Amino acid sequence: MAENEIKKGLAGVVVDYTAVSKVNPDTNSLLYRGYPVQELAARCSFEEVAYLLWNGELPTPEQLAEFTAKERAGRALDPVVKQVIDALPTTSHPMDVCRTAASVMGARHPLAEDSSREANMAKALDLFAAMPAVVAYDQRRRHGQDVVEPRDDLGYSANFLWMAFGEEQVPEVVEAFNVSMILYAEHSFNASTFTARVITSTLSDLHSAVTGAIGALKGPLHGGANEAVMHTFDEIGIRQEESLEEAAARAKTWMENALAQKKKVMGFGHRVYKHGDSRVPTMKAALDKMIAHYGRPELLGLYNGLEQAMDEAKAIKPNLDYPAGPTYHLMGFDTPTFTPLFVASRITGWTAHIMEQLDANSLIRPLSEYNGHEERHLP
Ligand SMILES: CC(=O)SCCNC(=O)CCNC(=O)[C@H](O)C(C)(C)COP(=O)(O)OP(=O)(O)OC[C@H]1O[C@@H](n2cnc3c(N)ncnc32)[C@H](O)[C@@H]1OP(=O)(O)O
Ligand SMILES: O=C([O-])CC(=O)C(=O)O
Repeated sequence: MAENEIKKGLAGVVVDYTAVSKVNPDTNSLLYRGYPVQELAARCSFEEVAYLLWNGELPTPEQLAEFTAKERAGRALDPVVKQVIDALPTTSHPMDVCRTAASVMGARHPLAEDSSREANMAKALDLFAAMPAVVAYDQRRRHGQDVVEPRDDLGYSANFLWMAFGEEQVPEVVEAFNVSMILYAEHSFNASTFTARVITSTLSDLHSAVTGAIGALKGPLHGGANEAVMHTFDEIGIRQEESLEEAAARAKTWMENALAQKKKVMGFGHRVYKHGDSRVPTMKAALDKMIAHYGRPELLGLYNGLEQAMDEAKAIKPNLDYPAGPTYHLMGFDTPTFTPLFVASRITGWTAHIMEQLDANSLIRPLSEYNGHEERHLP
């Protein structure tokens, strides 16, 4: 019997203050620096949201111009980072590539050993600007394609898609991508952000914290779920000739079987939200637009069938990864690229938390209750 109460997974434990975002499961709301995420997704660019997360306020037009100029100047793939990526097998998981790239960028950063707020702000902006090129190039090289150089006449989202596909995308697609980046940007003390804060609390550097956070995000219980959602769709089978109703019926049967076998189905459930994820309606609206744009109602059938069967059996609701996965699929990203897209976005939230942690730091070091052998001695 434990002397101390054990809170497995730190569930329900409040660890520290944060002013970056507020997740409220009772009102099913999410605020970034006080602003509802839905409002930001409807009215702002991802660049404005990044600025808000780091600075606490939305930028003035002059501040935004200065910020976007810096972001655009930092978009090109560093030749050394490219060399390192090229040295990795094309079978490496793209999250491993992202993690390695973040680490290399840290070791090469001119301010590597400087952890002042100013230096960390510069490092955060550099990672934010450069990660899309890493994600886009890694997807391209897996398909035998070359780097597409960034364009400084395009905003963050349009340029990201340009570098990934080498073609300009129509405004509806850019808009849906921008929405996904904003929704993925920040979510209080989730596992990857907490990892970043733990690393920062030892007074380690920003890139080490981001590299660790990428590792935490990779797992299917966290960011890896957006990739896993697509594996589920693939396992059920995507049949473009099928009607919405036919696809929904097959998906329902698949889910009933999966739950009968006590499987965990990725893209459903959440540690904090128990009545639905605040971000899902906005992401689902973006998915609906992409389904209409690409003319793929059978994907909506699969989506609805799984959601309905899960709701009927267990009343467990989808999380953000559920609509995000098929949205990225429709845009043309390959499945292993989905979680790196989450990385590119969450760099903003992670680094905002790293700076907040440093502003009022205390080493994060919880206790454990020992349940191994009683004291014993060598013979
Ligand atoms: C952006 C994000 O990171 S969002 C999260 C992405 N992760 C996923 O989609 C992975 C799938 N979901 C899960 O594994 C969980 O819901 C988690 C890890 C996200 C949250 O888990 P917890 O709060 O620890 O809840 P826990 O895993 O204990 O689940 C509670 C009950 O619901 C069930 N449950 C929860 N999620 C699911 C699921 N996706 N599929 C099937 N059953 C589920 C559990 O089996 C458990 O049932 P039991 O009480 O009969 O054992
Ligand atoms: O908050 C969490 O535990 C996971 C999540 O939704 C996120 O990181 O966006």
